[in-house]
Amino acid sequence: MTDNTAVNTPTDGTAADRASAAGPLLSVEDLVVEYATAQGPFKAVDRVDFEVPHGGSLAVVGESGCGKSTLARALVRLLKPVSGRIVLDGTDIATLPERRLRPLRRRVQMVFQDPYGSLDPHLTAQQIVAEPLRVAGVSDRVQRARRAAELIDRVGLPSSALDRRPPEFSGGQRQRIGIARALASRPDLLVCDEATSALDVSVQAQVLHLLRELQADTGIAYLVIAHNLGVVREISNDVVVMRAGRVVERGPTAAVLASPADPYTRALRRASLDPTTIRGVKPRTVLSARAALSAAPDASSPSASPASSASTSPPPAAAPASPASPASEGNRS
Ligand SMILES: Nc1ncnc2c1ncn2[C@@H]1O[C@H](COP(=O)(O)OP(=O)(O)OP(=O)(O)O)[C@@H](O)[C@H]1O
Repeated sequence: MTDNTAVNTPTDGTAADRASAAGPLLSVEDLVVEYATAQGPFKAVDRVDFEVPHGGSLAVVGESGCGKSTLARALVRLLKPVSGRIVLDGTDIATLPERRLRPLRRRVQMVFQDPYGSLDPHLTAQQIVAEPLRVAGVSDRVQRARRAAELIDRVGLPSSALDRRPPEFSGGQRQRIGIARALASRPDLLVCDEATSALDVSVQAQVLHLLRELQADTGIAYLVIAHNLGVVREISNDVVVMRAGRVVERGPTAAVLASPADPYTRALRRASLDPTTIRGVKPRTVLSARAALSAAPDASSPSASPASSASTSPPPAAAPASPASPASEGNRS
């Protein structure tokens, strides 16, 4: 996502400012995404449609392999759809050439699942969060650093986090950094691809709490990919249920979870809604995460093992042209 001026220009406004535009923020129509396989083209997303209103929150759920991540990657144009439309605020970006897509990329950002692979372990938190600004053409280093510091603070991390590197953070703290990075370009829509699924339940609750706060503050819209209906219940207004690439059920989250019409949704509900999931876990405050990090700067670091795997993964900043700012979670914060 690379729109320069938008990043730090006061007149750019927030997502909430722009929310008055007529029509949905995102409209997906008859979307088909295929992979080329030895057996021929495989339809991973098959004529999917839904809308995300400005400032709204839509969850996409389904079991492993149903096409959720493929859909998410198509929405941020990491994958090019075979057919269908992805209309972002009136512009169909499904097949837009890169040159014309570039200014729009910053408007849709992505938060990834993998807490260890999505942040470059060699960069400081400040550098990670500032990177999208550099890509977006903000040439003033001081300005980038200042904005990164603001964002680090906004996601509940102390200023001492700025100079530390991903291996020194817990999974939940890493996910906060990833969210800060995703927010750097002031997107209208955040696509969260299983963004909390690698976290402990209590840390999931904290991150969901943060996402809700951010939405209340900025009017940002979410498209939340999840397999756990407990997460869906906490974060989304509406839900679509996918099976084998297709939408099998949709509606307001509360209604779908209360009485799912599709047998598949019922099975999914049995599998993922249990008393140990998110509900009932009182999220600790954002401040508590900040305090924890300040109090024991290194104690929460999971650096031992997973950190090394992070170093072998492509740095998140590796997709600067994409809408994505990989962020991830991990363990305890
Ligand atoms: N690069 C690829 N080439 C061929 N098939 C693929 C590729 N990536 C994914 N698939 C297939 O596409 C389908 C959808 O995969 P996708 O990763 O989107 O599912 P998902 O719902 O996100 O699963 P999970 O919850 O496990 O992440 C699966 O059948 C998968 O095997």
